[in-house]
Amino acid sequence: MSPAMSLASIETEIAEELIQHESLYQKGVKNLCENGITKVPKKYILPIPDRPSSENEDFSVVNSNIRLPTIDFAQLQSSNRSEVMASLAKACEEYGFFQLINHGIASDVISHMSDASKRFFELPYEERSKYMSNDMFSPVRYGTSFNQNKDGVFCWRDFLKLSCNPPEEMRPYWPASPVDLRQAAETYSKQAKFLYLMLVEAILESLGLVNNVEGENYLDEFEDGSQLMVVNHYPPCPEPDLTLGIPPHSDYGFLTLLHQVDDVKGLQIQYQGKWVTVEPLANSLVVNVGDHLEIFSNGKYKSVLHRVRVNPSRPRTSIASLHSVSHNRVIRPSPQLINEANPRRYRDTDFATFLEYVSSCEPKAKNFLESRKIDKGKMKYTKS
Ligand SMILES: O=C(O)CCC(=O)C(=O)O
Ligand SMILES: [Fe+2]
Repeated sequence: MSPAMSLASIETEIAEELIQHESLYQKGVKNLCENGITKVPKKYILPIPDRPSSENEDFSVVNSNIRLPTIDFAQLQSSNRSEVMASLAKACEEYGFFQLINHGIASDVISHMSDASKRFFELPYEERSKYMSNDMFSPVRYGTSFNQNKDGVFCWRDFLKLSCNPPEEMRPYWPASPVDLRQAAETYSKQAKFLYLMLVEAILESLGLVNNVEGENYLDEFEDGSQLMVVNHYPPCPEPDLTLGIPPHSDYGFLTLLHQVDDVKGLQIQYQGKWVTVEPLANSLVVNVGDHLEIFSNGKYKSVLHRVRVNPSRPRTSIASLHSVSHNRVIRPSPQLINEANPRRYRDTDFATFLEYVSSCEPKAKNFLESRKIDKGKMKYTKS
């Protein structure tokens, strides 16, 4: 064989191997681990500055844990709530995150959802893969990484996304197996939605907003808003310092309610320029401000970057319920929060713009929100 020919055949072999592996990666991390890997494949290895253990110029890394501000939902519902309202406002301004206790979702509703979700990821790949879809509007989507059609480096996560609005229409599309998943997800999603609406009411009040400029109750537009439940599954990872479960991102919606199943930690948030780990707190939900609430509050409340680290020995599951206004509504800073001292800081946006953005570029950090910001020099005192 001539040297040129042997080089060509080696190249073909490498290309074939890559293609073979690519189809393996597309099947998700759980499937990869079931194939008995002992090292993280190249596809998942982040460039050195993006690795969770490395320092870079933007963020320094600390291994410290953080106790997020705790908000007692029962107190928020009481007549004597000025103190907890002030804590809520401070948490949304300073951390963009808080732990919600006494939230009213019964523990058996949460444990049923957690349990059924975990059993979904234990199903054979052939069963799970029935729900794979590239359609962002599909009522059910099973997949891996962040955006598996675009990501250059994959992240160490498989997911199941369930659209929840309206629940009666969405439910028949949700996985039929495990048999109790639909029931568990419907009960949990309805209770999460109810809780979300109560929280929005408190948040609007904390911003000094009760009625919108047309005099309508603001809450009306949140009632038939969008809700997406995301079950994240992070298998144990042999080299957790080389990859991430989810890379730094902010959530696009108004509020996210997150349940960390089995108290396995992994969630880290940006706080005072450092990555800090959120300590799971039993019987609480982590609540965070999304991009839409940052825009709506004209920058008063912060949609904060967060990411997920993976664990060398324990699988981790989390259940996020992401809420916002319905997909055809425009999000803009509330006119009542714009004045001469605080000019309009964000452009109007809607879900279609977000989808366009996500599908046209690799989502990195807070890019979408950044794209909606008005340059300082161009900020005007204008309400529309
Ligand atoms: O798994 C977690 O703790 C966080 C998940 C998350 O950030 C998300 O689903 O957007
Ligand atoms: Fe998130």
